[in-house]
Amino acid sequence: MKALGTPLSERATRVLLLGSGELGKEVAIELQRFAVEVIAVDRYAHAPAMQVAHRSHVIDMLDGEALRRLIELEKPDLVVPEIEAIHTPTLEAMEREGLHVIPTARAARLTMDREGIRRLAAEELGLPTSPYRFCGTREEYEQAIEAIGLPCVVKPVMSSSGKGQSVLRTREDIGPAWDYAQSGGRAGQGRVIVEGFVAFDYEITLLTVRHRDGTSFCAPIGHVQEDGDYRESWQPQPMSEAARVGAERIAGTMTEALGGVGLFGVECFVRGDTVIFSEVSPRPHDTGLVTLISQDLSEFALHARAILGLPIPAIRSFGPSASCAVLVEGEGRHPVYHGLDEALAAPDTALRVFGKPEVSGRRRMAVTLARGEDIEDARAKARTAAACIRVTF
Ligand SMILES: Nc1ncnc2c1ncn2[C@@H]1O[C@H](COP(=O)(O)OP(=O)(O)OP(=O)(O)O)[C@@H](O)[C@H]1O
Ligand SMILES: NCC(=O)N[C@@H]1O[C@H](COP(=O)([O-])[O-])[C@@H](O)[C@H]1O
Ligand SMILES: [Mg+2]
Repeated sequence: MKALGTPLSERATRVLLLGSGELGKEVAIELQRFAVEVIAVDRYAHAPAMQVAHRSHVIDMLDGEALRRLIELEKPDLVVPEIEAIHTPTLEAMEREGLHVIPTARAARLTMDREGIRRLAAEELGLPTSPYRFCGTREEYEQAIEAIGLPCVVKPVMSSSGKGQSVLRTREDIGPAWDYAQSGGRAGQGRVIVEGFVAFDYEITLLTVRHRDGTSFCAPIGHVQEDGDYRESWQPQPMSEAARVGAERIAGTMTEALGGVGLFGVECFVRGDTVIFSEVSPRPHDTGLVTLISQDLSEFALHARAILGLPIPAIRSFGPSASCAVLVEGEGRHPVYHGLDEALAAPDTALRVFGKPEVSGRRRMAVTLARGEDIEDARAKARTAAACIRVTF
Protein backbone atom coordinates (compact mmCIF):
# COMPACT_ATOMS: atom_id res chain seq x y z
CA MET A 1 0.00 0.00 0.00
CA LYS A 2 1.51 3.30 -1.08
CA ALA A 3 -0.50 5.63 1.19
CA LEU A 4 -3.42 5.55 3.59
CA GLY A 5 -6.62 7.57 3.14
CA THR A 6 -9.25 9.12 5.40
CA PRO A 7 -12.02 6.81 6.60
CA LEU A 8 -15.60 7.47 5.52
CA SER A 9 -14.44 9.45 2.53
CA GLU A 10 -13.92 8.59 -1.12
CA ARG A 11 -10.20 8.33 -0.34
CA ALA A 12 -10.63 5.76 2.44
CA THR A 13 -8.42 2.68 2.68
CA ARG A 14 -11.07 0.03 3.25
CA VAL A 15 -10.62 -3.37 4.90
CA LEU A 16 -13.39 -5.96 4.95
CA LEU A 17 -12.99 -8.37 7.88
CA LEU A 18 -14.62 -11.76 7.23
CA GLY A 19 -15.23 -12.95 10.78
CA SER A 20 -15.63 -10.57 13.71
CA GLY A 21 -14.65 -12.44 16.86
CA GLU A 22 -12.13 -11.52 19.54
CA LEU A 23 -9.17 -11.82 17.17
CA GLY A 24 -10.81 -9.62 14.55
CA LYS A 25 -11.69 -7.05 17.20
CA GLU A 26 -8.00 -6.53 17.98
CA VAL A 27 -7.13 -6.43 14.26
CA ALA A 28 -9.85 -3.82 13.74
CA ILE A 29 -8.47 -1.70 16.59
CA GLU A 30 -4.96 -1.83 15.11
CA LEU A 31 -6.29 -0.87 11.66
CA GLN A 32 -8.31 1.98 13.16
CA ARG A 33 -5.07 3.37 14.59
CA PHE A 34 -3.93 3.88 10.99
CA ALA A 35 -7.32 5.45 10.11
CA VAL A 36 -8.28 2.49 7.96
CA GLU A 37 -12.03 2.18 7.31
CA VAL A 38 -13.01 -1.17 8.82
CA ILE A 39 -16.10 -3.11 7.76
CA ALA A 40 -16.82 -6.13 9.95
CA VAL A 41 -18.80 -9.18 8.84
CA ASP A 42 -20.05 -12.23 10.73
CA ARG A 43 -23.00 -14.60 11.00
CA TYR A 44 -24.54 -12.71 13.93
CA ALA A 45 -25.05 -9.10 14.99
CA HIS A 46 -22.97 -7.26 17.61
CA ALA A 47 -19.98 -9.58 17.15
CA PRO A 48 -16.84 -8.23 18.92
CA ALA A 49 -15.13 -6.65 15.87
CA MET A 50 -18.42 -5.10 14.75
CA GLN A 51 -18.40 -3.08 17.98
CA VAL A 52 -15.19 -1.26 16.96
CA ALA A 53 -15.67 -1.21 13.16
CA HIS A 54 -17.03 1.67 11.07
CA ARG A 55 -19.93 -0.51 9.99
CA SER A 56 -20.93 -4.12 9.79
CA HIS A 57 -22.93 -6.72 7.89
CA VAL A 58 -24.53 -9.97 8.99
CA ILE A 59 -24.36 -12.64 6.27
CA ASP A 60 -23.73 -16.35 5.88
CA MET A 61 -20.08 -16.24 4.73
CA LEU A 62 -20.41 -19.80 3.37
CA ASP A 63 -22.96 -18.49 0.85
CA GLY A 64 -20.86 -17.60 -2.20
CA GLU A 65 -23.46 -15.35 -3.79
CA ALA A 66 -24.08 -13.38 -0.62
CA LEU A 67 -20.32 -12.99 -0.16
CA ARG A 68 -19.84 -11.74 -3.73
CA ARG A 69 -22.72 -9.25 -3.40
CA LEU A 70 -21.22 -7.83 -0.22
CA ILE A 71 -17.70 -7.49 -1.65
CA GLU A 72 -19.11 -5.82 -4.77
CA LEU A 73 -21.09 -3.43 -2.56
CA GLU A 74 -18.21 -2.48 -0.26
CA LYS A 75 -15.34 -2.56 -2.82
CA PRO A 76 -12.66 -3.07 -0.14
CA ASP A 77 -8.95 -2.54 -0.80
CA LEU A 78 -8.26 -5.66 1.29
CA VAL A 79 -10.36 -8.65 2.33
CA VAL A 80 -9.07 -10.08 5.62
CA PRO A 81 -10.42 -13.53 6.58
CA GLU A 82 -10.73 -13.94 10.35
CA ILE A 83 -12.29 -17.43 10.47
CA GLU A 84 -11.97 -20.55 8.30
CA ALA A 85 -15.60 -21.05 7.36
CA ILE A 86 -15.86 -18.76 4.31
CA HIS A 87 -16.89 -19.57 0.72
CA THR A 88 -13.27 -19.45 -0.47
CA PRO A 89 -14.00 -20.41 -4.14
CA THR A 90 -15.72 -17.01 -4.38
CA LEU A 91 -12.62 -15.33 -2.95
CA GLU A 92 -10.45 -17.16 -5.50
CA ALA A 93 -12.71 -16.15 -8.39
CA MET A 94 -12.81 -12.53 -7.24
CA GLU A 95 -9.06 -12.47 -6.67
CA ARG A 96 -8.66 -13.31 -10.37
CA GLU A 97 -10.85 -10.28 -11.06
CA GLY A 98 -8.46 -8.07 -9.04
CA LEU A 99 -9.60 -8.45 -5.41
CA HIS A 100 -6.79 -8.46 -2.78
CA VAL A 101 -7.31 -11.25 -0.22
CA ILE A 102 -5.03 -11.63 2.84
CA PRO A 103 -2.70 -13.43 2.63
CA THR A 104 -4.07 -14.98 -0.61
CA ALA A 105 -7.37 -16.60 -1.61
CA ARG A 106 -5.55 -19.89 -2.13
CA ALA A 107 -4.18 -19.79 1.43
CA ALA A 108 -7.70 -19.14 2.72
CA ARG A 109 -9.01 -22.09 0.69
CA LEU A 110 -6.26 -24.49 1.71
CA THR A 111 -6.53 -23.70 5.43
CA MET A 112 -10.33 -23.75 5.65
CA ASP A 113 -10.15 -27.47 4.97
CA ARG A 114 -7.82 -29.75 6.92
CA GLU A 115 -7.40 -31.88 3.81
CA GLY A 116 -6.02 -28.97 1.78
CA ILE A 117 -3.43 -27.87 4.29
CA ARG A 118 -2.42 -31.38 5.44
CA ARG A 119 -1.84 -32.62 1.90
CA LEU A 120 0.17 -29.48 1.09
CA ALA A 121 2.30 -29.91 4.23
CA ALA A 122 2.93 -33.65 4.06
CA GLU A 123 2.59 -34.59 0.41
CA GLU A 124 3.88 -31.49 -1.42
CA LEU A 125 6.25 -29.81 1.03
CA GLY A 126 7.42 -33.04 2.72
CA LEU A 127 7.00 -31.61 6.24
CA PRO A 128 6.76 -34.12 9.10
CA THR A 129 3.16 -34.58 10.36
CA SER A 130 1.22 -37.19 12.32
CA PRO A 131 0.04 -40.14 10.21
CA TYR A 132 -3.42 -39.36 8.81
CA ARG A 133 -6.32 -40.49 6.63
CA PHE A 134 -9.33 -38.62 5.32
CA CYS A 135 -12.71 -40.33 5.15
CA GLY A 136 -16.19 -39.50 3.93
CA THR A 137 -18.18 -42.55 5.05
CA ARG A 138 -18.51 -44.55 8.25
CA GLU A 139 -16.91 -47.52 6.49
CA GLU A 140 -13.85 -45.53 5.37
CA TYR A 141 -13.65 -44.13 8.89
CA GLU A 142 -13.48 -47.57 10.48
CA GLN A 143 -10.83 -48.63 7.96
CA ALA A 144 -8.84 -45.47 8.75
CA ILE A 145 -8.87 -46.28 12.45
CA GLU A 146 -7.68 -49.83 11.72
CA ALA A 147 -4.83 -48.38 9.65
CA ILE A 148 -3.80 -45.56 12.01
CA GLY A 149 -4.41 -47.47 15.26
CA LEU A 150 -5.40 -46.24 18.72
CA PRO A 151 -4.98 -43.76 20.27
CA CYS A 152 -5.96 -41.38 17.49
CA VAL A 153 -7.64 -38.03 17.01
CA VAL A 154 -10.74 -37.44 14.84
CA LYS A 155 -11.73 -33.98 13.57
CA PRO A 156 -14.20 -32.65 11.00
CA VAL A 157 -12.22 -31.31 8.02
CA MET A 158 -13.86 -27.93 8.55
CA SER A 159 -13.80 -26.93 12.20
CA SER A 160 -11.81 -24.89 14.67
CA SER A 161 -11.37 -24.41 18.41
CA GLY A 162 -11.78 -28.19 18.82
CA LYS A 163 -15.39 -28.25 17.60
CA GLY A 164 -16.35 -31.82 16.66
CA GLN A 165 -12.91 -33.14 17.74
CA SER A 166 -12.32 -36.30 19.85
CA VAL A 167 -9.36 -38.29 21.13
CA LEU A 168 -10.07 -42.02 20.72
CA ARG A 169 -8.42 -44.30 23.26
CA THR A 170 -10.59 -47.45 23.13
CA ARG A 171 -12.90 -49.06 20.57
CA GLU A 172 -15.90 -47.74 22.55
CA ASP A 173 -14.87 -44.23 21.48
CA ILE A 174 -15.22 -44.96 17.74
CA GLY A 175 -19.00 -44.50 17.39
CA PRO A 176 -19.42 -41.39 19.56
CA ALA A 177 -16.39 -39.71 17.88
CA TRP A 178 -17.98 -40.20 14.43
CA ASP A 179 -21.32 -38.80 15.63
CA TYR A 180 -19.67 -35.80 17.28
CA ALA A 181 -17.56 -35.06 14.18
CA GLN A 182 -20.72 -35.15 12.06
CA SER A 183 -22.65 -32.80 14.33
CA GLY A 184 -19.96 -30.62 15.93
CA GLY A 185 -18.15 -29.06 12.97
CA ARG A 186 -18.72 -25.46 11.89
CA ALA A 187 -20.23 -26.44 8.57
CA GLY A 188 -22.38 -29.45 9.33
CA GLN A 189 -21.81 -33.01 8.15
CA GLY A 190 -18.90 -34.04 6.00
CA ARG A 191 -15.45 -35.53 5.78
CA VAL A 192 -13.23 -36.17 8.77
CA ILE A 193 -9.51 -36.61 9.37
CA VAL A 194 -8.22 -39.48 11.48
CA GLU A 195 -4.78 -38.58 12.85
CA GLY A 196 -2.33 -40.68 14.83
CA PHE A 197 -2.03 -39.34 18.40
CA VAL A 198 1.28 -37.51 18.86
CA ALA A 199 2.77 -37.97 22.35
CA PHE A 200 4.46 -34.58 22.37
CA ASP A 201 6.51 -33.05 25.22
CA TYR A 202 4.97 -29.66 24.48
CA GLU A 203 3.24 -27.83 21.64
CA ILE A 204 3.89 -24.37 20.28
CA THR A 205 2.50 -21.71 18.03
CA LEU A 206 5.24 -19.99 16.07
CA LEU A 207 3.84 -16.63 14.99
CA THR A 208 5.42 -15.89 11.63
CA VAL A 209 4.93 -12.63 9.82
CA ARG A 210 5.51 -12.16 6.11
CA HIS A 211 5.96 -8.48 5.40
CA ARG A 212 7.38 -6.24 2.71
CA ASP A 213 10.96 -6.71 3.96
CA GLY A 214 10.92 -10.50 4.54
CA THR A 215 9.81 -12.99 7.18
CA SER A 216 10.07 -12.44 10.97
CA PHE A 217 9.41 -14.93 13.77
CA CYS A 218 8.06 -14.11 17.23
CA ALA A 219 9.40 -15.97 20.25
CA PRO A 220 7.67 -19.40 20.43
CA ILE A 221 4.38 -19.54 22.34
CA GLY A 222 3.67 -22.59 24.49
CA HIS A 223 0.07 -23.55 25.22
CA VAL A 224 -2.26 -26.07 26.78
CA GLN A 225 -5.46 -27.18 25.13
CA GLU A 226 -8.49 -29.00 26.51
CA ASP A 227 -11.08 -30.56 24.23
CA GLY A 228 -9.07 -29.17 21.31
CA ASP A 229 -9.49 -25.60 22.54
CA TYR A 230 -6.86 -23.31 23.99
CA ARG A 231 -6.92 -22.69 27.74
CA GLU A 232 -3.57 -21.04 28.53
CA SER A 233 -0.65 -19.76 26.48
CA TRP A 234 2.73 -18.32 27.42
CA GLN A 235 5.75 -16.79 25.78
CA PRO A 236 8.60 -17.56 25.45
CA GLN A 237 8.32 -21.37 25.47
CA PRO A 238 11.83 -22.70 26.27
CA MET A 239 13.11 -24.89 23.39
CA SER A 240 16.36 -26.59 22.52
CA GLU A 241 18.30 -24.80 19.81
CA ALA A 242 17.71 -27.74 17.43
CA ALA A 243 13.95 -27.69 18.03
CA ARG A 244 13.77 -23.91 17.59
CA VAL A 245 15.66 -24.11 14.30
CA GLY A 246 13.43 -27.00 13.18
CA ALA A 247 10.25 -25.09 14.01
CA GLU A 248 11.45 -21.97 12.16
CA ARG A 249 12.32 -24.09 9.15
CA ILE A 250 8.83 -25.65 9.10
CA ALA A 251 7.17 -22.25 9.60
CA GLY A 252 9.33 -20.64 6.93
CA THR A 253 8.58 -23.39 4.40
CA MET A 254 4.85 -23.42 5.10
CA THR A 255 4.34 -19.65 5.06
CA GLU A 256 6.39 -19.29 1.90
CA ALA A 257 4.22 -21.92 0.22
CA LEU A 258 1.06 -20.06 1.27
CA GLY A 259 2.49 -16.71 0.16
CA GLY A 260 1.12 -13.18 0.44
CA VAL A 261 1.69 -10.88 3.40
CA GLY A 262 0.34 -11.07 6.93
CA LEU A 263 0.75 -12.92 10.18
CA PHE A 264 0.46 -16.71 10.40
CA GLY A 265 0.16 -18.98 13.45
CA VAL A 266 2.16 -22.13 12.74
CA GLU A 267 1.25 -24.89 15.20
CA CYS A 268 3.85 -27.57 15.92
CA PHE A 269 4.25 -30.52 18.28
CA VAL A 270 7.70 -30.95 19.85
CA ARG A 271 9.26 -34.09 21.27
CA GLY A 272 12.91 -33.72 22.26
CA ASP A 273 14.57 -32.06 19.29
CA THR A 274 11.94 -33.34 16.83
CA VAL A 275 9.30 -30.94 15.54
CA ILE A 276 6.09 -32.04 13.78
CA PHE A 277 3.84 -29.68 11.83
CA SER A 278 0.20 -29.69 13.01
CA GLU A 279 -1.68 -26.87 11.28
CA VAL A 280 -1.46 -23.20 10.37
CA SER A 281 -3.76 -20.18 10.56
CA PRO A 282 -3.09 -17.57 7.87
CA ARG A 283 -4.18 -14.93 10.39
CA PRO A 284 -3.69 -14.12 14.10
CA HIS A 285 -4.01 -17.13 16.39
CA ASP A 286 -5.94 -17.45 19.65
CA THR A 287 -2.85 -18.63 21.58
CA GLY A 288 -1.15 -15.45 20.30
CA LEU A 289 -3.47 -13.32 22.48
CA VAL A 290 -0.54 -13.41 24.93
CA THR A 291 1.31 -10.98 22.63
CA LEU A 292 -1.13 -8.28 23.79
CA ILE A 293 1.05 -8.10 26.89
CA SER A 294 4.34 -9.76 25.87
CA GLN A 295 5.44 -7.74 22.84
CA ASP A 296 5.62 -4.09 21.76
CA LEU A 297 3.84 -5.10 18.53
CA SER A 298 1.12 -7.65 19.29
CA GLU A 299 0.25 -10.28 16.67
CA PHE A 300 -2.65 -7.99 15.71
CA ALA A 301 -0.39 -4.96 15.26
CA LEU A 302 1.98 -7.13 13.21
CA HIS A 303 -0.88 -8.33 11.00
CA ALA A 304 -2.04 -4.74 10.43
CA ARG A 305 1.43 -3.51 9.54
CA ALA A 306 2.16 -6.44 7.25
CA ILE A 307 -1.10 -6.24 5.29
CA LEU A 308 -0.81 -2.45 4.90
CA GLY A 309 2.70 -2.88 3.51
CA LEU A 310 4.34 -1.10 6.46
CA PRO A 311 7.79 -1.95 7.87
CA ILE A 312 8.41 -4.32 10.80
CA PRO A 313 12.03 -3.52 11.66
CA ALA A 314 11.97 -5.26 15.08
CA ILE A 315 9.65 -7.15 17.46
CA ARG A 316 10.53 -6.42 21.11
CA SER A 317 9.66 -8.85 23.92
CA PHE A 318 8.76 -7.62 27.40
CA GLY A 319 9.69 -10.86 29.19
CA PRO A 320 7.84 -13.94 30.50
CA SER A 321 4.10 -13.51 29.88
CA ALA A 322 0.94 -15.60 29.82
CA SER A 323 -2.72 -15.56 28.83
CA CYS A 324 -5.67 -17.49 30.26
CA ALA A 325 -8.98 -17.93 28.43
CA VAL A 326 -12.13 -17.03 30.38
CA LEU A 327 -14.75 -19.61 29.42
CA VAL A 328 -18.36 -19.06 30.36
CA GLU A 329 -20.79 -21.94 30.59
CA GLY A 330 -24.55 -21.75 30.49
CA GLU A 331 -27.33 -20.20 28.49
CA GLY A 332 -28.10 -16.53 28.38
CA ARG A 333 -27.86 -13.19 26.71
CA HIS A 334 -26.07 -9.98 27.65
CA PRO A 335 -23.76 -11.33 30.37
CA VAL A 336 -22.57 -9.11 33.22
CA TYR A 337 -18.95 -9.48 34.35
CA HIS A 338 -18.08 -9.33 38.07
CA GLY A 339 -14.82 -9.54 40.01
CA LEU A 340 -12.87 -7.30 37.66
CA ASP A 341 -11.29 -5.33 40.50
CA GLU A 342 -9.87 -8.53 42.00
CA ALA A 343 -8.82 -9.78 38.57
CA LEU A 344 -6.78 -6.64 37.90
CA ALA A 345 -5.38 -6.16 41.43
CA ALA A 346 -1.90 -7.58 40.70
CA PRO A 347 0.64 -5.45 38.82
CA ASP A 348 1.37 -6.30 35.18
CA THR A 349 -2.04 -7.90 34.69
CA ALA A 350 -4.56 -7.04 31.96
CA LEU A 351 -7.96 -8.14 30.72
CA ARG A 352 -9.85 -8.13 27.43
CA VAL A 353 -13.61 -8.65 27.59
CA PHE A 354 -14.79 -9.48 24.07
CA GLY A 355 -18.41 -8.31 24.41
CA LYS A 356 -20.00 -11.35 22.75
CA PRO A 357 -23.77 -10.92 23.12
CA GLU A 358 -24.70 -14.41 24.29
CA VAL A 359 -23.60 -17.80 25.53
CA SER A 360 -25.16 -21.12 24.64
CA GLY A 361 -23.11 -24.00 26.03
CA ARG A 362 -19.49 -23.00 26.56
CA ARG A 363 -17.90 -19.94 24.99
CA ARG A 364 -14.64 -17.99 25.32
CA MET A 365 -15.80 -14.55 26.43
CA ALA A 366 -12.64 -12.84 27.75
CA VAL A 367 -8.94 -13.39 28.30
CA THR A 368 -6.59 -12.42 31.11
CA LEU A 369 -2.98 -11.43 30.46
CA ALA A 370 0.00 -11.18 32.80
CA ARG A 371 3.74 -10.66 32.90
CA GLY A 372 5.73 -12.34 35.66
CA GLU A 373 9.17 -13.16 37.06
CA ASP A 374 9.18 -16.32 34.98
CA ILE A 375 6.68 -18.35 32.92
CA GLU A 376 5.23 -20.17 35.96
CA ASP A 377 4.67 -16.87 37.75
CA ALA A 378 3.05 -15.29 34.67
CA ARG A 379 0.79 -18.32 34.16
CA ALA A 380 -0.24 -18.34 37.83
CA LYS A 381 -1.10 -14.63 37.66
CA ALA A 382 -3.16 -15.03 34.48
CA ARG A 383 -5.00 -18.07 35.92
CA THR A 384 -5.68 -16.32 39.23
CA ALA A 385 -7.04 -13.28 37.40
CA ALA A 386 -9.30 -15.46 35.23
CA ALA A 387 -10.63 -17.30 38.30
CA CYS A 388 -11.75 -13.95 39.80
CA ILE A 389 -14.18 -13.29 36.96
CA ARG A 390 -17.78 -14.33 37.48
CA VAL A 391 -20.59 -13.93 35.01
CA THR A 392 -24.31 -13.50 35.59
CA PHE A 393 -27.09 -13.24 33.04
N1 LIG B 1 -2.65 -35.73 16.24
C1 LIG B 1 -2.68 -35.18 17.46
N2 LIG B 1 -2.00 -35.74 18.50
C2 LIG B 1 -2.07 -35.19 19.73
N3 LIG B 1 -2.76 -34.09 20.03
C3 LIG B 1 -3.46 -33.49 19.04
C4 LIG B 1 -3.44 -33.99 17.71
N4 LIG B 1 -4.21 -33.19 16.94
C5 LIG B 1 -4.67 -32.23 17.77
N5 LIG B 1 -4.23 -32.41 19.03
C6 LIG B 1 -4.52 -31.54 20.19
O1 LIG B 1 -5.74 -30.84 19.95
C7 LIG B 1 -5.47 -29.43 19.79
C8 LIG B 1 -6.39 -28.85 18.75
O2 LIG B 1 -6.14 -29.45 17.49
P1 LIG B 1 -6.20 -28.59 16.16
O3 LIG B 1 -5.29 -27.42 16.30
O4 LIG B 1 -5.97 -29.48 15.01
O5 LIG B 1 -7.72 -28.15 16.22
P2 LIG B 1 -8.48 -26.88 15.79
O6 LIG B 1 -9.91 -27.18 16.02
O7 LIG B 1 -8.03 -26.50 14.43
O8 LIG B 1 -8.02 -25.78 16.79
P3 LIG B 1 -7.79 -24.20 16.54
O9 LIG B 1 -8.69 -23.76 15.46
O10 LIG B 1 -8.17 -23.64 17.88
O11 LIG B 1 -6.33 -24.06 16.26
C9 LIG B 1 -4.00 -29.33 19.45
O12 LIG B 1 -3.48 -28.06 19.79
C10 LIG B 1 -3.44 -30.46 20.31
O13 LIG B 1 -3.36 -30.09 21.66
N1 LIG C 1 -9.34 -21.07 17.27
C1 LIG C 1 -9.92 -20.10 16.42
C2 LIG C 1 -10.38 -18.89 17.23
O1 LIG C 1 -10.10 -18.75 18.40
N2 LIG C 1 -11.11 -17.99 16.57
C3 LIG C 1 -11.67 -16.82 17.20
O2 LIG C 1 -12.90 -17.16 17.82
C4 LIG C 1 -13.98 -16.48 17.17
C5 LIG C 1 -15.25 -17.30 17.17
O3 LIG C 1 -15.69 -17.37 18.48
P1 LIG C 1 -17.15 -17.98 18.85
O4 LIG C 1 -17.11 -19.43 18.49
O5 LIG C 1 -17.27 -17.74 20.33
O6 LIG C 1 -18.18 -17.22 18.05
C6 LIG C 1 -13.47 -16.16 15.79
O7 LIG C 1 -14.19 -15.12 15.16
C7 LIG C 1 -12.03 -15.80 16.11
O8 LIG C 1 -11.91 -14.50 16.63
MG1 LIG D 1 -5.09 -25.55 16.22
